Amino acid sequence: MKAGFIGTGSMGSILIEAFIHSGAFNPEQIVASNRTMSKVSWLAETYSGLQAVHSNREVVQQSDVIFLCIKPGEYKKVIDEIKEDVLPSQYVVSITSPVLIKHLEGLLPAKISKVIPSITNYVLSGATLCIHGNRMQPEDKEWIENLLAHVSSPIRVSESYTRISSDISSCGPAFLANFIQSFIDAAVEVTGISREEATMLASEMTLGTGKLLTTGGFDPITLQKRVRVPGGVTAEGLRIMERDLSGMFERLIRATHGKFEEDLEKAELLFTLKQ
Ligand SMILES: NC(=O)C1=CN([C@@H]2O[C@H](COP(=O)(O)OP(=O)(O)OC[C@H]3O[C@@H](n4cnc5c(N)ncnc54)[C@H](O)[C@@H]3O)[C@@H](O)[C@H]2O)C=CC1
Ligand SMILES: O=C(O)[C@@H]1CCC=N1
Repeated sequence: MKAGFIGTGSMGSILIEAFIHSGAFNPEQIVASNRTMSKVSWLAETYSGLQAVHSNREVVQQSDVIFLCIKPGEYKKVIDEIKEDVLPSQYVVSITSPVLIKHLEGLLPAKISKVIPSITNYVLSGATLCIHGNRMQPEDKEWIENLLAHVSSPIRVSESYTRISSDISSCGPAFLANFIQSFIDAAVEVTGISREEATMLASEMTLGTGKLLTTGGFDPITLQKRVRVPGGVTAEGLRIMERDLSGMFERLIRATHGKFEEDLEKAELLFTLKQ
């Protein structure tokens, strides 16, 4: 089994490193390409046996499963470049939301899945959102999800809910980190606690909260209830949050979905444009 990666920017390299660290693949099983060679050669230098190649076609020719880790606007160009080499027996995994399964199935004969990863997969955690194409048989779905289970919790979602699922699972780490950063900045500013100590406390708190919400048997409402001691200080803080953050997530979701609609239209245009 050989895995190919086209695009080794932020997410492509995270997936490669996570697959290697989890033991899902040995470096010898990985072949990768990137438009800028230095972004893939460092992986070959770090993981002995990993093959960095100059052409996307070479990745396809050598692989059983091909991960397309490029940005939506780059898909059509890459698909046109590789389509003659793609075989019906191969798996092609796309990691971007606005390029639809129908776009990929229309141009490639392979078994197609859309799998939206998350930066959390770097520490073998978080979800991968799975949307399988029509050519994926039950055993194919099982195979790909077993592979993803090395680095994540694979979760099947409907393509129509890709954006909101990805907002939570894939953009969520950045949103949460932004919240934590604001909390730390305010702690330093208001009280003079050192940034290092506040950051350490906030990070441990985030890890513990994540555990409570996953394996700890808590949901967000019961968790708040248990911490909000009647007449205590948490209630004071929650009161401020409920007042000042009111409507913020609705606005956030409308903003990501607005951008997504634009990206969908651009992808549709790229994939329906006659050559
Ligand atoms: N960064 C994240 O947390 C997540 C990203 N994604 C998706 O992953 C995709 C990639 O995102 P990032 O890795 O963050 O972007 P990035 O910009 O870091 O990586 C894209 C890579 O593709 C390479 N590339 C561009 N054109 C190419 C071509 N013709 N042939 C070969 N390589 C080419 C670029 O040089 C770059 O290294 C996007 O579609 C994004 O929506 C999905 C979930 C999470
Ligand atoms: O910001 C982005 O477009 C990507 C999609 C999910 C996370 N990052």
